[in-house]
Amino acid sequence: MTDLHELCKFHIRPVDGRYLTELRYFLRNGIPSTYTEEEAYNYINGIEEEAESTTTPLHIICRKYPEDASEEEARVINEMAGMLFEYGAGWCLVDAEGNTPGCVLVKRGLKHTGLYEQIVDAGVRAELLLRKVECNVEFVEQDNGDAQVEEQEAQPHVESVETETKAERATDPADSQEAYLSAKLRYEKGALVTEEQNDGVMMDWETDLMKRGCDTIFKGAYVDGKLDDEVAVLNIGFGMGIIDSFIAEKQPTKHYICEAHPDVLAKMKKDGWYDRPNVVVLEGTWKEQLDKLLSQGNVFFNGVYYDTFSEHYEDMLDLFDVLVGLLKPHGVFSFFNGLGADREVVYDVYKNLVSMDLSNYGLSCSFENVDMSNSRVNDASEEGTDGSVWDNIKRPYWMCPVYYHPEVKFVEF
Ligand SMILES: C[S@@+](CC[C@H](N)C(=O)[O-])C[C@H]1O[C@@H](n2cnc3c(N)ncnc32)[C@H](O)[C@@H]1O
Repeated sequence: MTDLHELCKFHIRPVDGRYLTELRYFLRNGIPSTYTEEEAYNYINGIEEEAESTTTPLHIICRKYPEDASEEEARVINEMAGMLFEYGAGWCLVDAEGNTPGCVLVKRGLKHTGLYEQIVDAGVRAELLLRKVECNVEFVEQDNGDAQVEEQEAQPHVESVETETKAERATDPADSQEAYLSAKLRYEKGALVTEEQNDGVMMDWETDLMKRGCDTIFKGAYVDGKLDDEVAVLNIGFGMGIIDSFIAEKQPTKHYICEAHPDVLAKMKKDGWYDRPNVVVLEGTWKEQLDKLLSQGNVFFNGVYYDTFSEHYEDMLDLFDVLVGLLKPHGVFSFFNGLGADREVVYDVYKNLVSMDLSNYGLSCSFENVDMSNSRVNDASEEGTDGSVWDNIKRPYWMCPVYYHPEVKFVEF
C-alpha cells in the first residue's frame, strides 16, 4: 500500500498535527484523495483491469478511527477528513464489503463522532450539488468506473439500486412510475407486491408507523386546542389501506384518498371505500389530481400523508409545491420516511436534506425517533414463519434500527 494509506491507519499515537502536515503534503503533490487501496495494489502488481471496489483513504480512517481517541485526536482526524473532502473525497464510494465510509463507522458503533457528522454533511452537499448539475447539464451520464451507492436515492419504498443502467431502470416497476402503473399487483398475506418481480409495494410490518402517521396528521385537526369545524384529510397512496383504516376510525368530515394504480383502485371498490359517504377517491396520480384541486381553490386540508411507490426524491420536491397551497395554515403533513433507508448513512443524509428542502417552503420538519430494533422488520426470523418479512421480497427497502417519523408544519405554527 502507499504512504497515504498507511498514514490513515494511525500507527503512531497520539494522532496530532504531524498527520495533517503529511496528509497536506500528499494531497498538494497530486495524490488523489480518492486513491484507493485497490488501485495501489493493481499498480504495484502490474494489473491493468479496473478494480470493482473502492477502498479510499476515508474508508481506512473510518476503519482505524481509535475508539479511545482523545478530544484532540478526534479534532485532528476531523480535520484530516475535511482536507480529504476539500480535495474531492467521496462520501458514498464503496469498499469490497459494499460499505461507504459512513457505513464503516455505523458498523463500528461510531455514529456519535464528529467524523460521522462530517460525512453526513458531505453527503448533503453532494446531493445539493448533484441537483444543480442535473438542472444545468443535459447529459451527466458518466461512468467513471467508481463503485458507489446511488446518489439519487429513490423515494419511499424504493431503496438504492447500485449499478443498473438507465434502460433497465425505465422498465423496472420499482423505479419507474410508468412501468409500475402498468405492472400487475398481487395482494398476499401481509403484503402488496408486484406480480412479476415481487417488489414489496407495501407490507404490514409498517402498521405501527401508519398509526403514528395518522395520529400526526390529525394534530392539524385542532386550532388552538379546539377541533376544527370541518376536518379534511388527504392520504396519497392507498396500498393496503392501513393508514386509511386508521383515518376512517377518526371520522373526519372529508377523507380524500388519491390512488393511481388500477389494481389498487379495484380493491378499494371491492372493499367498499367508494361507498363511504365521507370518502372522496381521487383516481390517478397525485400530480394530475392535486393540480385540479389547487385550481378548484376550495379544498384545504388539516392533514396530508404521502406514501407512494416507485417515485423519487425529486417527485417529493414537486409535491411540496402543491402541498403549501393545499394545507390549512395549522395543517400537518407527514410521510412514510423510507428516504435512503436501506443504508443508515444515506438515511441520515436525507433526514437533513428533506428538512432543508421543506424550510425553503416555510415548513419546519421535526422527527421522532422510533426504535425499530424490536420490530418484525429487523427480525431475521419472524415468529411462526421460517424466515424474515423480506423472504420472497426482491429488495429489502428498510435496513435501519431507528425510524425518523416526520411531522411537518408551517414555521409559525
Ligand atoms: C406504499 S403503498 C401505500 C401504503 C399505505 N400508506 C397503507 O397504509 O397501506 C403506495 C401506494 O401508492 C400508490 N401510488 C404510487 N404512485 C402513485 C402516484 N403517483 N399517485 C398516487 N398513488 C400512487 C401505489 O399504487 C400504492 O397503492
